[in-house]
Amino acid sequence: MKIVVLDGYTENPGDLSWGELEKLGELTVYDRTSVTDENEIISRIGDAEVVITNKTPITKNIMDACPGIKYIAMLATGYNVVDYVYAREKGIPLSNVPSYGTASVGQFAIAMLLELCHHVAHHSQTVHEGKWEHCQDWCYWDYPLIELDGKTMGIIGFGRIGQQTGKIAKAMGMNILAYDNYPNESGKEIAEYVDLDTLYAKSDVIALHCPLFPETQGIINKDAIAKMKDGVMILNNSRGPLIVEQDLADALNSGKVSGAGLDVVSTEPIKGDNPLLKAKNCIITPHISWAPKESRQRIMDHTVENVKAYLAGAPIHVVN
Ligand SMILES: NC(=O)c1ccc[n+]([C@@H]2O[C@H](COP(=O)([O-])OP(=O)(O)OC[C@H]3O[C@@H](n4cnc5c(N)ncnc54)[C@H](O)[C@@H]3O)[C@@H](O)[C@H]2O)c1
Ligand SMILES: O=C(O)[C@H](O)CO
Repeated sequence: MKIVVLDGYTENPGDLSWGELEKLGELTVYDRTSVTDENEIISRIGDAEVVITNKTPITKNIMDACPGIKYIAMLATGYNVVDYVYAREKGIPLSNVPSYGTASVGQFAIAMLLELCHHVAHHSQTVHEGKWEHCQDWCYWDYPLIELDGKTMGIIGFGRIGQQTGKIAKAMGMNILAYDNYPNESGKEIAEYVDLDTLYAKSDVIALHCPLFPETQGIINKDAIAKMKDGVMILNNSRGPLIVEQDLADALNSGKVSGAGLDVVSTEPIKGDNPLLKAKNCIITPHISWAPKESRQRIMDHTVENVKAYLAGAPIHVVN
């Protein structure tokens, strides 16, 4: 039984082992595969039964061209790169890895928020460049510094990661509002569930933690931004296409949005002409919330469990 990993490098750049997966079949691991050249993806999958991907897309065409595919496993929580509806129609189960990164991704959302509030990296860099040494005063700051205690965070998508972010923000004294189409009891202990318009109107910080679905694509656009408080801060370490980037760039440049922390953008790697690259007070990191070794080890372990469960005839963590 052939297993192919299409884009293994970011999961395992050399500090983990594919050994347990190797025990389950004839394993081929590609470090990276083109995300645009379907012929390359098709030829690499060949007649493999199990396809494992992180960000390499698996489209309808690819599934039709590779009839050997019987199971797809994500090296990720988000599964928007796979045509999961078509996979279901073809009887191909798709599993993701839930929970592996709840702690890291929540922590990263807060790291971006704290950077917006204090600009720690900027202040350290300017000190190293000599600005403090030559300062007339005993201290200086180059941006307004922001205290979070008593402010309100609105979280869109209040699942595992959203609730983790909410817990940390609450521990810093923030009031938490949440919007989710499936409110649950653990969420109610952290946040008040509200409708989207209320969340937009009342939040000082808005964090995106919902999956990328057709209905969430572009959820943050100029109309949504117009409903937000002046000076709101926006965090996104879920998926780039949740935001209409030109609309956010315009709002950052006008000051309507006072800052953004983004770990994801619409096209990754980022394109040089992405308007957010030149927008005011916009922190952008290269999709690394998930990447601490602890989290990637959990992806490896849970992927092995996912493939074992498929081989035993009872796939787990199926999302389609
Ligand atoms: N940047 C990274 O490195 C990184 C890492 C892991 C996950 N992610 C992203 O984070 C997302 C969330 O992960 P999670 O573990 O919290 O998933 P989860 O399934 O536990 O939570 C997602 C929540 O979003 C809600 N939701 C679905 N559709 C919605 C809608 N239309 N409006 C509002 N809420 C909606 C769901 O009901 C659920 O509660 C993933 O889908 C992925 O895109 C990013
Ligand atoms: O969805 C995820 O788990 C992250 O984007 C890493 O792939």
